[in-house]
Amino acid sequence: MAVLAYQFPDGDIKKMSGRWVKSSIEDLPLDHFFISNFTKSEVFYFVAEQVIEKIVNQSLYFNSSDSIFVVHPKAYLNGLQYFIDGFEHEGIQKAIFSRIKLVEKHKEDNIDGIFHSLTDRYKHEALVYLVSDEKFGTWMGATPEILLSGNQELMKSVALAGTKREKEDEWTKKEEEEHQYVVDFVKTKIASQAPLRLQVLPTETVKKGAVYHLETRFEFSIAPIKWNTLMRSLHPTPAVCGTPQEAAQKYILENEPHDRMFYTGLIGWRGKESLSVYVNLRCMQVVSDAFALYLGGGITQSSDIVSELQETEDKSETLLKAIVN
Ligand SMILES: C=C(O[C@H]1C=CC=C(C(=O)O)[C@@H]1O)C(=O)O
Repeated sequence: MAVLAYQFPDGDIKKMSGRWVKSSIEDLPLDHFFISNFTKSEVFYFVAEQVIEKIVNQSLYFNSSDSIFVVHPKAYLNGLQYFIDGFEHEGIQKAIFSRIKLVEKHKEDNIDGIFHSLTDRYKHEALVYLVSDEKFGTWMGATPEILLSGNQELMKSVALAGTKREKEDEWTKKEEEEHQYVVDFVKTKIASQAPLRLQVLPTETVKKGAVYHLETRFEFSIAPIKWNTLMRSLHPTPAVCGTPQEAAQKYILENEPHDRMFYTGLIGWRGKESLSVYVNLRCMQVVSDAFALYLGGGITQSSDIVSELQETEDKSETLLKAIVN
C-alpha cells in the first residue's frame, strides 16, 4: 500500500494511503506533499485516497538490504581523506561527504511506534515523515532543515550548518567557516529574486535532535510566482552539497560510494497559499532487515577525518533514540 504520514513542526499528525505519482520539479502540481532525490531527477507527489489510523508493517514496501551499499568506518575514513585530497585540484572549498550506517531491524520492530516516537520527540523542531511505495521502498526521517517556508506575507529560509555535540563546546573556526558558506549562498540566491524586506537574523546556536547547530534565519517577502524558481535555485545549498555548487555536486556524485536517493533531497508541501519545503536530513531507508541511516557532514580542507566520522555518529542518535526505544 502506498503510504504517507507526516507532522510539520507544531502541526498535527497526518496518516494516509493513496498513490505516489512520478513527476518533475518543474511540473509539480500545487497542493500536494512531495519528495525528491538529491539531484531532483526523481520527484514524486502524493495523491491521498484514505485517512488511516495506524501504519501496519505488513502494508509497507521494504527493499532488500542487499540494495544498500555500506562501507566500514575504516573505509569511510580512507574515502574521506581521498575526498579532501582532491579539493585543491577541483577548486572546491567545501563539500558534504556522507555514509550509510546499518542498524539491525527485528521482526517485532513496529514502524508505526518508531514514527510516533519521532513525532513525540521532535514535535517542535522537525518535519517528521514516513513514505512508502513499491517504486522506492520505505523512508522515514525527522529533518530540521527548512529550505523555504511561509506565505505571501512572510517567507523564511534557514542556513543550518556547523555541528557540535555538547552545548558547552566552543565553535571552531572550521564550523564557523562552513556555516558562512551556506549563509552567503542562501543570501545571494534570495537577493537575486528581488524580495521585499530581506532580513538576515543574527546567527544562533540551536539544538536539533541529538546535536547543536549554527543557524541563521532569513525573513523576507516574495510573490508566489517566484516561489518555485527560488526553491529550485536554493537547492542544493552548501549545507548538503558544497561550494562552488556545481563542482561540489559533480564531485560528490563521482566520489561517494552510494546513491543518496532521498537523503539531502527536497521534501514537503507546495501549495497555492503557502509552502513548507525541507531538505531531507536525519533520514533512513527501512529495508527488509535493517534501518539504513544516511549521515553526512560538511568537509573543508581543515576537517579532521576522525572528528567528521564522530559527527556522523552523533547525528545518527537523532534517529537511533527512536529506533531503540
Ligand atoms: C548533511 C547533514 O547535515 C547538514 C546540516 C547541518 C549541519 C551540517 C554539518 O555541520 O556538517 C550539515 O551541513 C546531515 O545531517 O547528514
